[in-house]
Amino acid sequence: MILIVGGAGYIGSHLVKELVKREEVIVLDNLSTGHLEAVDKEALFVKGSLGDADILDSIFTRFPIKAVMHFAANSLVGESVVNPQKYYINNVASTLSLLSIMLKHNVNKFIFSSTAAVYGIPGEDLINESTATNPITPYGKSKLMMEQILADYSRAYDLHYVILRYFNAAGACETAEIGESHQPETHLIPIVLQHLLGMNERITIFGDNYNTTDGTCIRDYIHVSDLVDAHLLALDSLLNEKNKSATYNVGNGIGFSVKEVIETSEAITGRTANLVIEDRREGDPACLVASSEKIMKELGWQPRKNLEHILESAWRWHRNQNY
Ligand SMILES: NC(=O)c1ccc[n+]([C@@H]2O[C@H](COP(=O)([O-])OP(=O)(O)OC[C@H]3O[C@@H](n4cnc5c(N)ncnc54)[C@H](O)[C@@H]3O)[C@@H](O)[C@H]2O)c1
Ligand SMILES: O=c1ccn([C@@H]2O[C@H](COP(=O)(O)OP(=O)(O)O[C@H]3O[C@H](CO)[C@@H](O)[C@H](O)[C@H]3O)[C@@H](O)[C@H]2O)c(=O)[nH]1
Repeated sequence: MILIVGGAGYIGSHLVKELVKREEVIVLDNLSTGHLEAVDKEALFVKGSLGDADILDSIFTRFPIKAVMHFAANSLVGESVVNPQKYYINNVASTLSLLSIMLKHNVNKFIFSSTAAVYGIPGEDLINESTATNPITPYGKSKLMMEQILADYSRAYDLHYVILRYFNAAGACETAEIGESHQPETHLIPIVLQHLLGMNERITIFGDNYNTTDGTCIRDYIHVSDLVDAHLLALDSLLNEKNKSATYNVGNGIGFSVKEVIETSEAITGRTANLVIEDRREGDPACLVASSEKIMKELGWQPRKNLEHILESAWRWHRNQNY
């Protein structure tokens, strides 16, 4: 049985939907940002917090957990700057509590959701895993702290991990049953598509004076199902291979500016957006694009979806929502 912490959230629920086809799955989630209806019915669901040692202890006592995938976190770059306490408590302190219970129960395989935000403002155009980490926000720092703690734990204890540094997750599952749903929504792609469906009068572009091709920020958007594939391969490698701990970037390797995302969305939906340019958002680096060569080479991962696929799948899902 595999424990998925944060499995009711956007990326976690997509992973659970696939994983139930090959493993028994138990989800722990406090539903702070996730949705119970997004959790596949084949999975066992426990409502609770990853900082609650009693709940975790009872899960590890009652179920034969082989590995843990940890998606639960607070993950808004801007919010972390104004409320760092929330980020260090949930993303670091509560995660340490989860690791303690795992060690107590001799569960030693861990897959951790990290982020491109650990690189801060990178000095190079294409970021690989050796690019210096220098996070500029409490969110990015909280994730890097956990990465460093995992490295120390695995040196000292019998603990093996795969850290996946996702770039910008986007898109929805092919059947449009689940998708990205946050309240409030802060991510670019859902905001753009919701606007094109009639929500909110305009889209705000946070800064058009960056040192990029059109002045707006460039990001590497990766389809959520490609992220799911990366997790399944990481799990296989921990369960079946040599228990080698590793850290991988997971991105498409192609950057799109905010304006390009909006233009492509307009082309796909046949609708026109109202735009307004405002000041830069605090904590936003100009450009984040991944080299994912390492996970391709070591785990055989390959991204299958480009920006059009991402936007088409997200559009199918958003059109089914009652906005
Ligand atoms: N969305 C992205 O673009 C992106 C990019 C890089 C990294 N990540 C990381 O991936 C992970 C998943 O992101 P997401 O976009 O699916 O976020 P999400 O907010 O949709 O999902 C997080 C889930 O964790 C749950 N949760 C939060 N704190 C909890 C706690 N203390 N106890 C139990 N459950 C708790 C929430 O209820 C939610 O269901 C996060 O760790 C995030 O930092 C996301
Ligand atoms: O209304 C909006 C929303 C976003 N943006 C811009 O769009 C880009 C993407 O922003 P967003 O979708 O909020 O994602 P990021 O801030 O890049 O962060 C995401 O991607 C990171 C990895 O790169 C993860 O660590 C974070 O958890 C995840 O929120 C940024 O330049 C934003 O300034 C706008 O211009 N207007």
